[in-house]
Amino acid sequence: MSASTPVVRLRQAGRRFGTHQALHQVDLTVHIGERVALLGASGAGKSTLLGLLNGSVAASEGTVEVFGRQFVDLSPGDVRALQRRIGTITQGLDLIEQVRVLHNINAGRLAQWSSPRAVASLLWPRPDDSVRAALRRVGMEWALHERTDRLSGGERQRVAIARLILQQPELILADEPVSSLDPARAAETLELLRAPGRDATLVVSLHQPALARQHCTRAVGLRDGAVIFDAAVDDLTADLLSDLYALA
Ligand SMILES: Nc1ncnc2c1ncn2[C@@H]1O[C@H](COP(=O)(O)OP(=O)(O)OP(=O)(O)O)[C@@H](O)[C@H]1O
Repeated sequence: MSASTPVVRLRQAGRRFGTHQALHQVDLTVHIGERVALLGASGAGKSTLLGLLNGSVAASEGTVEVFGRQFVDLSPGDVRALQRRIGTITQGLDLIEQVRVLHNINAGRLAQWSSPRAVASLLWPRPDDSVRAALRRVGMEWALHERTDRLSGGERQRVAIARLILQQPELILADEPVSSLDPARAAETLELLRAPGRDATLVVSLHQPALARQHCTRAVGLRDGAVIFDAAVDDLTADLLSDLYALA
């Protein structure tokens, strides 16, 4: 991959679930360091698009390239190698509830370790400096040995981001990471999503256009599975947004 290869390139990408076309004819190119907000009403296709980008959802039509590679062309080992470069925060956060925070944070780098080391870390987790640093970055160092299910929603969200910081992904995909947070926490969380590195590329689905304006460089509007605008956040107008959220 050369320096100018886009991080993401979708050409006429589509996804059908049965007879329902959840995404159709999506063209999207994202370059390194961009922060792209996906906007659109419920059911518009935002999660499906994020799924195409991390390989958890296969395209029914068109092509999906991430770091210049297409998931469909890769062996399972190469798919995992590609996915290690991608950090995903899902709506459910994917934390293991009944274990200590340390376990969940370590999960951010299991894929980088040999199998014996990964198993040892699950049985006898030991915090090292990078674990403490990741938790400190999100203001949660005190929670290292807390049980995950005793934390508040906002605290759990920060643990998920600390795990991402440890993974050091080049591409971060976040699916409505702030939908259940108050405005101050939402702004703080979006700031933290930049923590893994200023060069990291972010694609984040959001329900609040104001947050896209503050924290992203670009906004892509999805309606009924199609891209209806792709604009710099400064060019987001009331007209574009009212088309996006208008009831059919
Ligand atoms: N696994 C699936 N099986 C069947 N239909 C699906 C599946 N995943 C998504 N869909 C459908 O595809 C459409 C797009 O869903 P998607 O979850 O991508 O929307 P979204 O914009 O992320 O919505 P929300 O903002 O509510 O999370 C919806 O009509 C949804 O019901």
